Amino acid sequence: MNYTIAALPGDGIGPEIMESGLSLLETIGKKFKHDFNVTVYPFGGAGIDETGDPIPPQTIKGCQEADAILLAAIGGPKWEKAEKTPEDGLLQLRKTLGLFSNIRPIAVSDSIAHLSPLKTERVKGTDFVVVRELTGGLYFGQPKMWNDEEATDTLYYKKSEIEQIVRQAFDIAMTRKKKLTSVDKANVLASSKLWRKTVNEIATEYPEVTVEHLYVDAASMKIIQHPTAFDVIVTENMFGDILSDEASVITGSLGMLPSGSHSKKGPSLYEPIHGSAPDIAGQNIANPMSMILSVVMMLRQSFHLYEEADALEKAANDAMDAGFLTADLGGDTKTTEFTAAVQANLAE
Ligand SMILES: NC(=O)c1ccc[n+]([C@@H]2O[C@H](COP(=O)([O-])OP(=O)(O)OC[C@H]3O[C@@H](n4cnc5c(N)ncnc54)[C@H](O)[C@@H]3O)[C@@H](O)[C@H]2O)c1
Ligand SMILES: CC(C)[C@H](C(=O)O)[C@@H](O)C(=O)O
Ligand SMILES: [Mg+2]
Repeated sequence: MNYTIAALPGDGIGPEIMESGLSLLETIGKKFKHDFNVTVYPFGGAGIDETGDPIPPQTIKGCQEADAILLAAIGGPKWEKAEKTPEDGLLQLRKTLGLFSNIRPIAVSDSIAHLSPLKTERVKGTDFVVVRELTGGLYFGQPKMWNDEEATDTLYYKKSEIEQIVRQAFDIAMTRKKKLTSVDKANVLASSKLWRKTVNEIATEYPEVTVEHLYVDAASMKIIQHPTAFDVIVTENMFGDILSDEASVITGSLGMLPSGSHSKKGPSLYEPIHGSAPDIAGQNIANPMSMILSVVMMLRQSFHLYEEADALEKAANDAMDAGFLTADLGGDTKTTEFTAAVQANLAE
């Protein structure tokens, strides 16, 4: 089969981990006889440097026409003061493609449980997904700097926006352990009161799913205290951003976590949940697992290539089990050495 992929390496460690993901995708293509036609587009700070725009028109067009999109990471101090920043470009891409649903899986297999800074017995068996609303809330409000002393952001949700992400979360729960935790701040925020009411209404359509509501402050504690208690967490845009970075620590490192973003129709986008890590960029020490697992998610969810996804995931996990660990996990394996170890496993 033939698949068209738009690749956006972006900034900082982005190109380093994208190189890892794409070289492994090529190997999977050769091994299983698929044509993965990858086109690289300028995006983020790299887009600004190349064209003056973090999201040039050819990048949007390439993404819209692709079967799937792979993004590594964008941003960095160099572009912080740009009129349109890399982050503005990322939000525009999500909005333009209608990527309202961002799925961030957090899983700890027995063999990596000891890498977590939390106690092994506490994290063993952790397996949940954060379903993050991605095209609404504070990120897409009406920001305004009134003067040097005052600024406003607005948090707006339409019921239909809440319904579509909550339904998606219930559907995912139905394929898993049938437990849904909705996270909000309904003791304070009007948008959260609407969120909670909407979750309760939709819950009547899914009688098999157990629903719990947690306030975001308590949820952030419970995720660390008892991570195995969760199955599917659904939450609004900014809470999902924060809770998923927090949850990544359970796995040992932010550099482990992939994500998939989906729209009603059109290509899905797969990207690590972390950023461009300017503090370690250019040193060949970034953990490429987040990107490799993003490729695994793409193979599975967009292309339904299950055998291929399983093969790549196993090759990567086996490399970790064999002791190839990057610096974030306490090892000294370089990014390219880790990739080579995964390649070697695929060659067996
Ligand atoms: N989706 C994205 O592209 C995205 C996501 C988050 C942040 N950002 C941007 O990235 C830039 C840096 O932000 P930040 O420093 O707050 O967050 P970050 O996620 O880039 O880094 C946070 C910490 O995690 C480490 N880290 C992240 N990924 C790693 C990996 N794969 N391997 C090893 N260590 C890793 C970094 O070294 C750093 O210490 C900012 O411009 C921010 O806006 C982009
Ligand atoms: C870079 C930033 C705009 C982005 C977000 O907040 O969504 C990032 O933190 C993420 O999690 O993808
Ligand atoms: Mg984030």
